[in-house]
Amino acid sequence: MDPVTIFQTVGTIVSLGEVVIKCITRLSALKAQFHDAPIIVTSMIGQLHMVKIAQDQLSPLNSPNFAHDARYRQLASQIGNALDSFSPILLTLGRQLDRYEGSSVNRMTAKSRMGFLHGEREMTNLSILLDRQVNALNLLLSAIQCQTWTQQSDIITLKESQSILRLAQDCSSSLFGLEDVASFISENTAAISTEFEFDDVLRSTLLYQAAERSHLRQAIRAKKTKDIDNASTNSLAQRPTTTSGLKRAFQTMRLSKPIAMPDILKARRGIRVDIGRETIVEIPEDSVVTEGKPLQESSAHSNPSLGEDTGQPTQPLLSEIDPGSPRPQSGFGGWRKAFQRRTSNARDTKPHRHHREVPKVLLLGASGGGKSTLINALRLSTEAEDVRGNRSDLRALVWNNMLDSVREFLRAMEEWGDVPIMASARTLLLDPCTDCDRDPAINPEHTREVARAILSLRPTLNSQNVVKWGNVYQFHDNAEYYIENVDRLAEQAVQRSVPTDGDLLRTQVTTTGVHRTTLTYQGSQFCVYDVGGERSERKKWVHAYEDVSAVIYPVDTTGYEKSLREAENVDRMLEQFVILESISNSRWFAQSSFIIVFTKMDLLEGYLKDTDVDAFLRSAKIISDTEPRITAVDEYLSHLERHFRKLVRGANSQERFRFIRANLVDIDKHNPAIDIFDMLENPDRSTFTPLEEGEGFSEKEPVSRATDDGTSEDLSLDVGRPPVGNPEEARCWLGRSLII
Ligand SMILES: Nc1nc2c(ncn2[C@@H]2O[C@H](COP(=O)(O)OP(=O)(O)OP(=O)(O)O)[C@@H](O)[C@H]2O)c(=O)[nH]1
Ligand SMILES: [Mg+2]
Repeated sequence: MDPVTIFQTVGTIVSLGEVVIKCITRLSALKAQFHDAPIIVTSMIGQLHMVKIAQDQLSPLNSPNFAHDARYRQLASQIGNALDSFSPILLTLGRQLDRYEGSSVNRMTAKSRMGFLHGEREMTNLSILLDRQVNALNLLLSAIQCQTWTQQSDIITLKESQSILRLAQDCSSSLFGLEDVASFISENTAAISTEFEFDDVLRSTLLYQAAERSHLRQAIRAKKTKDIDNASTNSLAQRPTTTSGLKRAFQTMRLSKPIAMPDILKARRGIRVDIGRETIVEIPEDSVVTEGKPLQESSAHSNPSLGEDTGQPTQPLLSEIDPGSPRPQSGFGGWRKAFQRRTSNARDTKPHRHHREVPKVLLLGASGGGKSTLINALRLSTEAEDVRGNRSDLRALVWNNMLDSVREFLRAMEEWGDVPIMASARTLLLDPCTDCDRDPAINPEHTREVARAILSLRPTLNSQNVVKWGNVYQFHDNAEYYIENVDRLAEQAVQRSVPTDGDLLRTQVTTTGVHRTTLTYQGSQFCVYDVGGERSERKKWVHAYEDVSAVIYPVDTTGYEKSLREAENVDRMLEQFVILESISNSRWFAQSSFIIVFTKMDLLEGYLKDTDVDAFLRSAKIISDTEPRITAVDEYLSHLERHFRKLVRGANSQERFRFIRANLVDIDKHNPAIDIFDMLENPDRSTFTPLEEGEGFSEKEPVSRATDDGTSEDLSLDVGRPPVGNPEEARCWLGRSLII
């Protein structure tokens, strides 16, 4: 989660102070009124008191200055997501209490009031959800109160803390629409579907029901307009002469009649079919609503931050099912078939949207694959000087990335390598000065001292084969580069000068949410969406699935023998296989072309030497026992490509897949942008020649191609110019604040 969003999250939590106090007062009154009030009421009052204390302690942090604090930013990425559901849970509790006490039409029936108070499901569920959020809040507070960065990180990485965050995040899972298998890959959906009932609570709220009614009204209005248009254009041509024609005319007549709201609502509610976390409403046989306009499920199922306000694609719409086709069967299979029929019919008849509009390009993949780096490389390659942003604002980010990577090494060495670290260096590096981390130019002497400490440790760092601990520690891919350049980085930070393209492209910022960037290459525009690749982020992907022209799938070629950031026991490369298999065979992308980008080519050769790729390939059954030992880059990559191709099913699918090798961080030397834009511009060209080993590693040469009039056109991209621009642009530069 980016700093701005965590700032909003903390702001929301603090701003709910009154709601919390009101809830405490009302629950206490209930408890006093009914002596046999269940224990759950008492425990909820206790939880709310804890929330109040947390709010009081968080309120000083509700200041925009903190959004730029590096420690705060780290907390944001670790905890922010878990607190997403805090506000809807509290507001739901408040609304239910309103209804309990209400004197108007919204008042609960006597039976519901008894049910609400006496430990029925609703109270229990709210209490469970609140409990999870309170735990996450407490964790946030403990982390904020830590004296040092290391202590903060230790607290967060504890197993118990991780499970607290996971549970709190699961609360939000039910708020987000989940439809595609890719979103399910990694979630423990079984646990969610049995323990989690929040959708029902949400659906029973007034707000949701009002939104539902409003959608219905819109649907009916749109339906009427459509029927009137159809009637006027088709009245003569479609005059019924046969029995089936008469029947059709009769149906049209029924459909054009105004439909009474209660009936519609009844039909709308229909039968519920539970699919994991998603509840789909199946429309009954005799309902006439199926021909209506979209009845969006968005309020309950879609991510509020990605919802209708933004005009972005949301979940598939239930009611567009072809009226002529058999009705959906009960259960997911029936609905899915009907939906597939609808989409395939639509595809057959409609021209593909990307031929008419700006092509939509979606970056998908596991975390750390290089999605954001790729976008930034493309942006640097295409953007004009004046929109590049003032990158000097990002020098603290570069400095902190460098410090983080050294700290992770030191921690690993102390715990695993049994390597003594000089006490002075230890104090400087592992007990950091937060202010200096935030702005290294505040105290130039301290910054230079830190750089000297790192330099003094360099021989020790170099002598350790730390790569082999990559499945336990999350080493920065570019730590070596940073340590090699520590002197320059320190001076750069102290002088407040501009980081280079290479420094910026090597930074690591975990993406959360979905980010849209528009790129222009030689007059053609592309709308590129970047997503967070961590498991908890994948549920949001579905919001960007519609009308995708091309999927770019960066693959970290050094991903084997590395664990996922969010799951220590999962191999990153295996995860990359699973995700590609899922998305490449998804109906959403049946028409999209795929560009698989093998990233980190600059690191691969060294990585192959330090690790046993052959053992990995055999254990993953990518090569058989009888095949010769693999150690070379080319052999490894061709096996990798073959394996990725095997994961794609379906006739003619292979033609849609292109592979490219890229080093995304040295764009002055080997810029992948030309090839990628070329592939995007020519999605149907099946004869693309991917970069061969060595080809992408030559010095940058002017690239040209012959034009129709016999002259030659210079295609070399403009890279490496010094940046100018405003600070706002600078914050957006890494594409993390454009949450849609
Ligand atoms: N040396 C080198 N580093 C790379 C390359 N591609 C990506 N990286 C680094 O890999 C790290 C992770 O890259 P990101 O682009 O943040 O990965 P992501 O896929 O966006 O990850 P999430 O946002 O967590 O989904 C960054 O530190 C990048 O600098 C590459 O080709 N070479
Ligand atoms: Mg990213």
